[in-house]
Amino acid sequence: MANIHVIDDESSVCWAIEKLGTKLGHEVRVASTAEQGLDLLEESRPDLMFLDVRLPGMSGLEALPKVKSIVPDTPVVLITAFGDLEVAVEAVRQGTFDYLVKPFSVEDIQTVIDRALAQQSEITEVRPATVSADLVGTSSSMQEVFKRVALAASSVAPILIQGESGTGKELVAQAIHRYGPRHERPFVAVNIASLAPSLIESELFGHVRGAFTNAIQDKRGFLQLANGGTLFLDEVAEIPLPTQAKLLRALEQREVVPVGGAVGEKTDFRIVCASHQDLSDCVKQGTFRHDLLFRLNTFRIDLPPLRDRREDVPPLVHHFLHLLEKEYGKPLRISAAAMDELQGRPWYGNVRELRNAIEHAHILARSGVIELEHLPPAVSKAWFDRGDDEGSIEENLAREIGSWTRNQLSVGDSENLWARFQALAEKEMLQELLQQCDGQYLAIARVLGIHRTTVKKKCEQYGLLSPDQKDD
Ligand SMILES: Nc1ncnc2c1ncn2[C@@H]1O[C@H](COP(=O)(O)OP(=O)(O)OP(=O)(O)O)[C@@H](O)[C@H]1O
Repeated sequence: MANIHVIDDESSVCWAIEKLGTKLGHEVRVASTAEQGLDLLEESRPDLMFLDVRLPGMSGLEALPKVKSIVPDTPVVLITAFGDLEVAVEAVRQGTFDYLVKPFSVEDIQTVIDRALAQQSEITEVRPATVSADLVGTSSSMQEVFKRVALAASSVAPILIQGESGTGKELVAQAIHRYGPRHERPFVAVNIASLAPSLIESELFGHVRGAFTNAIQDKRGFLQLANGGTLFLDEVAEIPLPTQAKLLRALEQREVVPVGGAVGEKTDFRIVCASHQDLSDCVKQGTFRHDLLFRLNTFRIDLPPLRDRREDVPPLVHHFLHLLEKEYGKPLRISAAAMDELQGRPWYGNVRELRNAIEHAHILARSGVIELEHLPPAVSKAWFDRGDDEGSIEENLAREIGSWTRNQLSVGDSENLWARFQALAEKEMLQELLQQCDGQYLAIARVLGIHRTTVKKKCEQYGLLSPDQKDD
């Protein structure tokens, strides 16, 4: 259950958010002025705040810095009317989480609540030790992984899990914790890549009041929260070098010194780290400390990519079908052709991509049987290789064309493939140009470098003639 504050002078807005928030199991408090909203912060610290920009008295934007100084970690969603948008964009730049433009729907409110609370839990999740760790796999390489998980669980040594994204590194970390002696203590999972680089040190080690602007009170870090239990650091290669030195010291001395503090606190946690990068390469490139790698790599578990253990695909598919059956209470099957297709795919996104594919197919398979045509197109390698780089518009377009082609072939629809592709692309382009060129065939012909008559013919062919066509 989360604590939500709504500051808006429009009672219908407060009512809508309060009603939905309460229905979702959250506690919602409302205030009609910024002044009252600030008073409310003295009474309770919200996990999420909705703040109207236009308020009688102090405006939402004036209140924002005050709110941030009291509850720096609370996501704030600004509520704006049309025309306030630029103000809102500026405010979002200043660190608000999101904004809602009036009028908005109940779905809009729910999406924002879900996103804001999910992001918070992603960063600060302290999960119960009873977390599920259903690792599925019958291949010999996964049997080897299970053996190593069992060995790791029985010790307290640091464990390093390496494998491509989506191979199940976090699931392995959960299993090590669940089967280990500390299973009744916290399992604290932190994805370093999801933290703002400037905050990594204080998130890990905590900070004392006054350590930096906005540090208005002492805050415990993940290393302290994991005391007695397991600390799982995912994407450990993302830790900046100075913080790596501090982490090494904490591991060696079993003592955590918060940012801005002088006195260390004794902590005792088991550390499990994961990375999709080869940490030895990171050491060679100078981005990871060799002494820290040496410390973390006491025992290593390598997770093989799914394409190297295709025999695991059917048991994984049945596992995910079973989970969906349990969730929806309806039997779910898969045709042999669809299973063959799944087993043949390269799965560059590994088990995560397979799971998504099954969930996608489940939505389409109304009869309860997943067939070939219900499967989404396979995701190309280039998509995973691009990392955080969004790629140029041309690269993205090329990837989409590749995906579309593969999809057509996988559902056995290769007839007139070229003509169908051409029609798709031409129609889309002409539609856009008709708008940009104000419906003038001649102007479109100049842009495209083709004859005006061809443009006209094509527009007719695709039914793109508009009644107010000026040209003809
Ligand atoms: N062997 C497995 N059995 C059952 N489910 C699995 C298995 N491996 C992965 N999964 C599922 O695949 C998804 C991705 O797994 P997980 O988050 O553990 O991968 P990861 O390697 O940590 O990925 P990333 O590096 O991107 O964080 C999850 O939904 C997980 O439950």
